[in-house]
Amino acid sequence: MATLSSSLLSSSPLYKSRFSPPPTLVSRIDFISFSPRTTLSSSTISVVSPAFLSITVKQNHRRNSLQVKSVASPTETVSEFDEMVSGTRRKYYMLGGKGGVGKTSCAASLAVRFANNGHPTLVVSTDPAHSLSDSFAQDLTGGMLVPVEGPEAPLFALEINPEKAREEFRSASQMNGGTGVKDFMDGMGLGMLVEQLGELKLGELLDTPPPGLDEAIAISKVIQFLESPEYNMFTRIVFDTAPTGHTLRLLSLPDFLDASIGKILKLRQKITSATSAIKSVFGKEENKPDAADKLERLRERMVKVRELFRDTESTEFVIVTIPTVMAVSESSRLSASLKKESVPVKRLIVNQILPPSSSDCKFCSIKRKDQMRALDMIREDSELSGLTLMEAPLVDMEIRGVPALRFLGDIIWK
Ligand SMILES: Nc1ncnc2c1ncn2[C@@H]1O[C@H](COP(=O)(O)OP(=O)(O)OP(=O)(O)O)[C@@H](O)[C@H]1O
Repeated sequence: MATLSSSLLSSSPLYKSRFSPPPTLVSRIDFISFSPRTTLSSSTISVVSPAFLSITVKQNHRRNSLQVKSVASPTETVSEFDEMVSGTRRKYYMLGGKGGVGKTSCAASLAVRFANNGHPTLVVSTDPAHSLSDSFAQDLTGGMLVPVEGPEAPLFALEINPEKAREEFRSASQMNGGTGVKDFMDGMGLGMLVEQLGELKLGELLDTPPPGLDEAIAISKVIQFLESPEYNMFTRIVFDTAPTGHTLRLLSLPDFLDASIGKILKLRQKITSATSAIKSVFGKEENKPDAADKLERLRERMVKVRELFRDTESTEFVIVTIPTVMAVSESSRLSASLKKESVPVKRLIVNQILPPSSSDCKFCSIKRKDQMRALDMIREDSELSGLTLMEAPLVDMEIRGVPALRFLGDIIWK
């Protein structure tokens, strides 16, 4: 077991050259285990970023390299996992960002980290292209709670099929569409009300759903699940969310759906009180009152989803990005939109940072320079610079299965 001191770190020539004057903020580097015991005086240190160091240790004439995460400048590597893990009140973490940046890996690694810190945890995917099963290397499909093997406290996964959820919603809104009802109401001189219902275009909306609608319905379905007693145990809920554009639209949808469904229900009330004959259409036919009840419940859940997205006490949206100009620009726009929607966002994960190459790999050094520029861009971006930066290296293995997720989680969630 060895501890690196900040003086050892700041004596690294690379560190000095990259940070001139060298930052004085490095206060601690976490413990590193060596087996068998190793003297660190024969080590070399290079700086990947202020948050990462690469250490090469000579041991019995063999060189071993490892990366360690350090606790450096306050805005970049302040250890905040303690805050995320503390308390048994239920908290929701929603991970979002551009496609392929590592949302699923980060979400799954956070879920494993929570579970290993004693929180009964649920990880949810509402993305049509579910990859939780791939990430955990376990079959988690089926749309129901599935236990994940491996972590210390209970960890369950739930993959919601968004299309199936939309079909359920469609059947709940059938009361809007039937021509039988329109003919009947026309006959009663109330066709105008039906036209007003038609104007809401809910049927059309469901035939060609805008991106994000499926996710909105799927999330409302999760909320429905969470209300049942078997879900009471979960103190941490991690959402592996849909990609950026979808997520953004989703955020404004609950308001829209609430307004639409609310209108339908109000119109229905008008119709039922207008004439007892029409009332019988809704009152005596078995399906109609059920449909209205379903709609009412859906509306209530949509309101809950909207509130949940904005609740700073219990919810946090974590942006995941990679160090490229395109991903950083998109993350900046995402952060601005989240702010506009009053969605709480505090942390930004920069994933897949290349470690420095000890070889003369030209491709690697050009790529790393590019990444460093993107990191600088984050520091200078008015939207992103205020967020806590959490950096994760590009590792040389595929992140699959609980042990790999644990490894990644221990690096990111400090
Ligand atoms: N830090 C990392 N080091 C190495 N590989 C990584 C890292 N992060 C993610 N990956 C790999 O990148 C691939 C994409 O990751 P992941 O599925 O988590 O991304 P995603 O953002 O959820 O993608 P999508 O938007 O398609 O759902 C996976 O093969 C994963 O193992």
